[in-house]
Amino acid sequence: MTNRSPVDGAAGLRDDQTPLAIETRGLTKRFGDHVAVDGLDLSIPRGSVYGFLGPNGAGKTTTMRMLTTLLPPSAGTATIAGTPLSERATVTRSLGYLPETPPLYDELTGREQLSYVAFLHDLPDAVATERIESLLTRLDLREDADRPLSTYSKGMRQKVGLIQAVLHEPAVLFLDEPTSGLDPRAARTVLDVIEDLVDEETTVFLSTHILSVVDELADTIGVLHEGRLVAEGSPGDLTRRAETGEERTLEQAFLEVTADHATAATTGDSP
Ligand SMILES: Nc1ncnc2c1ncn2[C@@H]1O[C@H](COP(=O)(O)OP(=O)(O)OP(=O)(O)O)[C@@H](O)[C@H]1O
Repeated sequence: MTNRSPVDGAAGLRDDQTPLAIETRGLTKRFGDHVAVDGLDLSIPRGSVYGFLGPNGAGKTTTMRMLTTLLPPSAGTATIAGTPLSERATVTRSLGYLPETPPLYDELTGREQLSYVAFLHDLPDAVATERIESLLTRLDLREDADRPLSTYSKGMRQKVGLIQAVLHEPAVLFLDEPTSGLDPRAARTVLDVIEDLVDEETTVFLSTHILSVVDELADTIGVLHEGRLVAEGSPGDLTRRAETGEERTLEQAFLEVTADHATAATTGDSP
């Protein structure tokens, strides 16, 4: 954790000129009449970890799919490492994405899948081999690397998905439930790999329902509810009650901010 705080900013810089890794203004996605993401404004400094929380259906995956260019926004703008989403070829070089279900070719072996992704990123062969072998070793997959992916467990697929998301050393890494399906030891290794990436100045945008993971890693937490950002701050900001200074757990804070807003939505009060 780098202990940076949330910021306001514009044009890829925050007010003190620190470059922003992710900036959105009024980012919105509608599916028919349903507004899945509603006017999202984010300013995330480079090299920080942003924990993106929210109840089921809040719009987290939709947000990540927009920010990784897989889904066109209905309205609003966003930049990744200073490049607008509309410049897709440049933006995709700057980002890596581990979705909840990693896209893998079942007929390939683990090593073949990773070599193919390295080829798509135009990595020189020697660099690709060095990175693939080092990450396979780090994630304890080397012995299984020549088996078809169809024979891999969920956790093993998750680890291959993480490797392929970071192979080209993206400036910004989007992770959707990165420890899903992993045993405690594998989850620990994945969190350690993420921490190492952050030490190397990778910005991580992390969505998970496992609050201890965000509590451990995130500099800033944003809570999305029904498509809107209803709370944002450091883990300390969220767990300290503004009125009394009294401490609460992150789980209590999450339940309170999402319940407040559920009540406000049904009574018509503004959040
Ligand atoms: N392709 C789609 N067509 C129609 N509605 C969609 C589509 N994708 C998502 N939605 C709707 O948008 C809302 C947000 O979904 P999203 O998957 O972004 O939520 P989430 O916060 O990632 O949820 P979870 O924590 O359950 O993964 C939901 O109401 C969902 O039904």
